[in-house]
Amino acid sequence: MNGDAEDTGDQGGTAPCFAHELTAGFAVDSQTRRDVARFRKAERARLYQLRKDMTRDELRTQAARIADALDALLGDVAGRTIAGYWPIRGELDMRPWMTRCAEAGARIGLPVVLQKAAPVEFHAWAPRAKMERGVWNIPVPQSRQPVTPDVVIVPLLGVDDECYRLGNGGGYYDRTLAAFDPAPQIVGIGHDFCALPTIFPQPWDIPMDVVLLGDGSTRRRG
Ligand SMILES: Nc1nc2c(c(=O)[nH]1)N(C=O)[C@@H](CNc1ccc(C(=O)N[C@@H](CCC(=O)O)C(=O)O)cc1)CN2
Ligand SMILES: Nc1ncnc2c1ncn2[C@@H]1O[C@H](COP(=O)(O)OP(=O)(O)OP(=O)(O)O)[C@@H](O)[C@H]1O
Repeated sequence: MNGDAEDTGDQGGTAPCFAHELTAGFAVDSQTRRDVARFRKAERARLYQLRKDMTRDELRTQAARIADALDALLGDVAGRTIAGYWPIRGELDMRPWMTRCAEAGARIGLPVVLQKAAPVEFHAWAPRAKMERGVWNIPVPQSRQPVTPDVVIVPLLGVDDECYRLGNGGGYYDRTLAAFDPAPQIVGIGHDFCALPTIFPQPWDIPMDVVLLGDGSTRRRG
C-alpha cells in the first residue's frame, strides 16, 4: 500500500491497511470499535440505573414469570446439566428456580472466572452448597467440580432484536460460548426493559437461541 491516490481514486484519509486492528482475533475497523464501545458503555449505565430503580416486588414478580417460562421451554430437566448464575448487580434472582431444577434431578453449574479475559468454567452447585468470593467478588462454589452444561441460562443487561446480548462488558460469555462444541442451548433472561433495537453486533458476539424477559415476552433467533 503506497497511497497512490491518482491510480486508485483514493481521496485520502487513513490508509485502509492501518484502519483495522485485531479485536478478539477479528479485524474490526478502529472507528467502529470505538463507536461501539462508547455506545455500549452508555447503554450499560442507563440499564444499570433502570435495574436500581426496580422494587423487590417487581424483581420477584419478573423472576417468577421467567421461571414459569423456563419450565415451559425446557420441560423435564432430570438428567440435564443447566448452567445458572449467582445474581449480582440487580440481576434477576433465579436461585429458587435453580433449586427446583436440582430437586427435579438436574445438575446445576455456576460460572466461575478463573482468569480475567478468559472463558469461564462452570462448577457444580447444589442448594445450600458452601460458597466463597471469586474474581470480581462474585460468589462461587467452594468445591471445584467442572461440569459441561447442555443449557446455559445467561443473564442479560440488554438484548437486541436478533438476540445479541449486552452484558457486563468483560466478554466472558462470548468467549465461553464460542469455545463449546457442540453448542449448548443458550437461553438469555432479563428484566422487562432489556430490549434494544440493536447492540451493533460485532464478530465476537454470540447470539442467544431464545430470550425470555420479565414482561412475559419471548424472542427466538431468526
Ligand atoms: N451473575 C453473573 N455471574 C457472572 C457473569 C454475569 O454476567 N453474571 N459473568 C458474565 O460475563 C461473568 C463475570 N463477568 C463480569 C464482567 C465484568 C465485570 C466488571 O466488573 N467489569 C468492570 C470493567 C471491565 C473492564 O474494563 O475490565 C466494571 O464493570 O467495573 C464483572 C463481571 C461470570 N460470572
Ligand atoms: N471470543 C473472544 N475472544 C477474545 N476476546 C473476546 C471474545 N469475545 C469477546 N471478547 C472481548 O471482550 C470484550 C467485551 O465484549 P462485550 O462488549 O461483547 O462484552 P459483554 O458480552 O457485554 O460482557 P460479559 O459477557 O462479560 O457480560 C470485547 O471488546 C472483546 O474484545
